Amino acid sequence: MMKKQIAVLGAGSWGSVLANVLAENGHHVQLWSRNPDQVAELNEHHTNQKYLADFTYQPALHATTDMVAAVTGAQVVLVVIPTKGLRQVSHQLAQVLAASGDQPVIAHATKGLEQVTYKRPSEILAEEIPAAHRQAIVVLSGPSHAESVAIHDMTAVTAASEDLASAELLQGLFSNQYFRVYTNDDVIGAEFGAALKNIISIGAGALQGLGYHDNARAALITRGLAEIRRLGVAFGANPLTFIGLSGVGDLVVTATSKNSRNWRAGYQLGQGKPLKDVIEQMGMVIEGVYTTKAAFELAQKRHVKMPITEAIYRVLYEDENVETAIKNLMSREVTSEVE
Ligand SMILES: NC(=O)C1=CN([C@@H]2O[C@H](COP(=O)(O)OP(=O)(O)OC[C@H]3O[C@@H](n4cnc5c(N)ncnc54)[C@H](OP(=O)(O)O)[C@@H]3O)[C@@H](O)[C@H]2O)C=CC1
Ligand SMILES: O=C(CO)COP(=O)(O)O
Repeated sequence: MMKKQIAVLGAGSWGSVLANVLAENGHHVQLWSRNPDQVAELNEHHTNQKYLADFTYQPALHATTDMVAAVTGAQVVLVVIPTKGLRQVSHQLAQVLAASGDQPVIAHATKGLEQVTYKRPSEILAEEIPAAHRQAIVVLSGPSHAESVAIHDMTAVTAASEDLASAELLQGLFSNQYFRVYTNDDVIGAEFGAALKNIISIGAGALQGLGYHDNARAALITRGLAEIRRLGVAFGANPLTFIGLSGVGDLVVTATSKNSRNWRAGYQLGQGKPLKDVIEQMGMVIEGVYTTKAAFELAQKRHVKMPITEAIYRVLYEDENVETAIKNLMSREVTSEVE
């Protein structure tokens, strides 16, 4: 494939590693961060100690705090900012694009739902960046811990877009011997799968922190997937997406791995650590904490049953004891597995 000019916005663990994959693939990549010290560290030492300790990035990867310089001329802008900051960064990006007249494909790898509006990341991007200043929006999602991608663990993800050509563009930019990208046209399913698996991952960590075993984890993952699919389908997702990479794939990796910040947060909660301390000490985003609130409220509004999400909501936001929440889940009226 022809080498492209790409801007990656957000230099946390995921943004920086995705930028590195693109640089390894020979593309011209500018990585934007708001933090000048981090930019200097990336450019001078090719490291990013706060977010990915002991990893050396491609020397060709260039970091900058100047969004105009990063984005101008880019054919693709990949936004990898936590959900909480996505609207603000998208707004800033829209102003840069309006001034430059460029119309890049916009991709994102953010996993969450916005507080209060319950919007998905692609909806936020579409609202903030007028269609006149961009091409289609593509979601990059799937089972992919930054730490594993950095060491070239074999990884498969989904590029979802309503515009197949744009999904295929992302597929071509990223795919290599260790990183394989599939396309999908179901943006809604890909984004609901990505956001909601973090809630179940917190639950899986909590179970392990409390000393539960394999059966408990398998039950949580399976019934978790049932409620993820239920909410996604209520909003028009294709049910098949939930048995794909951005559904069960991502759920499995995050609910079974110590690399997952959501799992680690749940584990610490299960061991009795207060949420405030867990958040403070993680130093990286735990998207599931915020998505739990948004998903709980959204499910109530739409009358969709999400008992696991509700249990985790009560633990995170109503101080319910984790063990009590699990007992309550197990003592609900028994029901049929398939609706
Ligand atoms: N880590 C992973 O393995 C994966 C993460 N994801 C998803 O990717 C998204 C980003 O995660 P990740 O990179 O891990 O997060 P991190 O917490 O590692 O990093 C977040 C980055 O975003 C920047 N940022 C946050 N808010 C703003 C803002 N308002 N303006 C400018 N920059 C901002 C931070 O800058 P600063 O340092 O200045 O605060 C930091 O560079 C999340 O939605 C996550 O769920 C998806 C797949 C894998
Ligand atoms: O989404 C991820 C892996 O696919 C990352 O999950 P965590 O945010 O829990 O680390």
